[in-house]
Amino acid sequence: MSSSQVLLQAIEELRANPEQSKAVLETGHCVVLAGPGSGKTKTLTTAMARTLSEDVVDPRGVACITYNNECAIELETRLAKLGIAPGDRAFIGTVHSFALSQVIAPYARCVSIGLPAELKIATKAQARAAVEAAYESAIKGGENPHDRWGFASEKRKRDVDRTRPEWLGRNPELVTFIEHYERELRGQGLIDFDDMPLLAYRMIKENTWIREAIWARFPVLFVDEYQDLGHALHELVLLLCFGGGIRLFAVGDADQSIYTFAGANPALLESLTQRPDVETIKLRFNYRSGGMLIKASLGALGEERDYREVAGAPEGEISFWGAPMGLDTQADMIATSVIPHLISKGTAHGEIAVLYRAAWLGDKVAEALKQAGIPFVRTDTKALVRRSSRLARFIEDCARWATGGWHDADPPFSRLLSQASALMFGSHVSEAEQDALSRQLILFLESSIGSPATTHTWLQRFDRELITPWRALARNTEQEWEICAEMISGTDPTKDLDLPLAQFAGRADSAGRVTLSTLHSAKGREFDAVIMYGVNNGDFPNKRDRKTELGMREARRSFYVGVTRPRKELCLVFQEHHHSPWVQELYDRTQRE
Ligand SMILES: Nc1ncnc2c1ncn2[C@@H]1O[C@H](COP(=O)(O)OP(=O)(O)OP(=O)(O)O)[C@@H](O)[C@H]1O
Repeated sequence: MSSSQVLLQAIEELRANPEQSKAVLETGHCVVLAGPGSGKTKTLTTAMARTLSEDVVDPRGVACITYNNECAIELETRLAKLGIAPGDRAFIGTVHSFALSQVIAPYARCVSIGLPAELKIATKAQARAAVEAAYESAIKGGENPHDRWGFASEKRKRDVDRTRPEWLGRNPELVTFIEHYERELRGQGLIDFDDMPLLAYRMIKENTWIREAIWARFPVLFVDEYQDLGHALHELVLLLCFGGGIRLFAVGDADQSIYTFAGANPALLESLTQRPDVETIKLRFNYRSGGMLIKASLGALGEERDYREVAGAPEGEISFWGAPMGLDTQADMIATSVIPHLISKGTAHGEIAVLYRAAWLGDKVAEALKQAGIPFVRTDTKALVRRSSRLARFIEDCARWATGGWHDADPPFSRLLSQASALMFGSHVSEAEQDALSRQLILFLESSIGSPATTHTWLQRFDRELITPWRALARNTEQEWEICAEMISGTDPTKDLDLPLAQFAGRADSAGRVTLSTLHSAKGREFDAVIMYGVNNGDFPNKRDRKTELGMREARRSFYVGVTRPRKELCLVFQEHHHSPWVQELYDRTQRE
């Protein structure tokens, strides 16, 4: 099908929903507000495809910013189905990668912002050392420097514009701490992660020509998950879109904001909708879940919303599983009763997810599933292949190619090569560089075909033969090259963690396996059945949440995110007679009508 046919079909799919259709055809600033499963991302990707095809003339393009790499990879996958690949006409990435690759890297040399020509990104250890040195020179107190840095870092992310009175007016001691810290880094030619949007903001604000250059390249800016993006992105949007002529298309849901600890503020999204120059469109239909699940989710949120199921959609089911004891017994119950119950009803392993608050809880579920012989894949921070890492996914794809993929081009070598090239050089690569890379890669991959190596030894070779030489040459400063070393220790044979290479290939996708995920990593995803693990009184909310009103609200929203992931069935697992008060509210809400 040609790309214009694909686009027509995508627009046609939304025709029955007038709000989605209106948003897709919008040509002014537009904010789409909607609940879970309402098709926000589908609307955004369709609007992006239409804009590229009809409103923006080649070589101009559009930029699409989202919260983290995982969301960016998900968006790329969805956009690929509409015939859009990241490249010169479409930037798809995080606010940090936008700041670095579209503002700092091309223009820092042309302005006086105090950055060295060859800047590098500080490692965690370098950033920690800079905090300690800055504390010593600026504060000279007797407390743990990192505790105090927590407050400084919060201020740094919140007070983006340092020319405003609140920068010096609110807590000047922290200002000195921040300035000393940044001086420490700059002295070594370094910037840190939080520097990226801050520096980009300053460069754009102080140099109107940079704003114009960005507008010339990207006359339209798309933002997904706006509620999670925080002050730096918001200030960039105000500058670029309402002060620089770029058109804004943003989607979000303040109820799903679960990153306030990292500087997000759901009120920023709301503030956009108050502007007279922004068209706000609300979507009401939930295409994911039936009426019963929607009611349950409103009980989980503790608020009323006008969300409706699509006519004729099955109601969905909810079941409550009380285990006699604590977390271990609940994990056993999942392995021996809840999953077998779902399987007996015809749900496939790959369509089941177990969700929990923190990765250490995932260890308990993983252990119980291992004992019961249930195949699973972790997508939390203990995942062997991190869904948020392009390098990890590339390594996994190479394993798939070497263990049979070479035979039927799944994945094709050309895709591996372009992944490697993007990892190494970003979007600009010379023919000579591409040739050298291609030779290195094929040599390594061919020698892997039919090799008896286990994952551990194969990864060690990958690290030695590819990562080490690439790391020395890479122009792309964003990659976390340590990911490969992390995977090597994650397959340590002395800890019984090693596995055959064929089994390793395909670890990030859940085909045939139950997904184990934190609530944060489950954001934006959907499954037929979702098991929420450990929804106990004392855990949901826990002691820390109860300390502040903000903490309580954030915890409740993360509970809501979990409850809104299933298409068909939600299973809540807790300690008998000790369930979370929110489970009770959820139950009461489903009984009310
Ligand atoms: N108009 C539509 N007709 C049919 N299906 C739709 C429509 N819009 C969205 N969907 C489907 O609904 C599901 C949810 O869509 P999507 O992921 O875009 O929602 P979302 O609002 O971004 O969800 P969330 O905020 O929960 O992540 C997807 O399976 C999508 O294909």
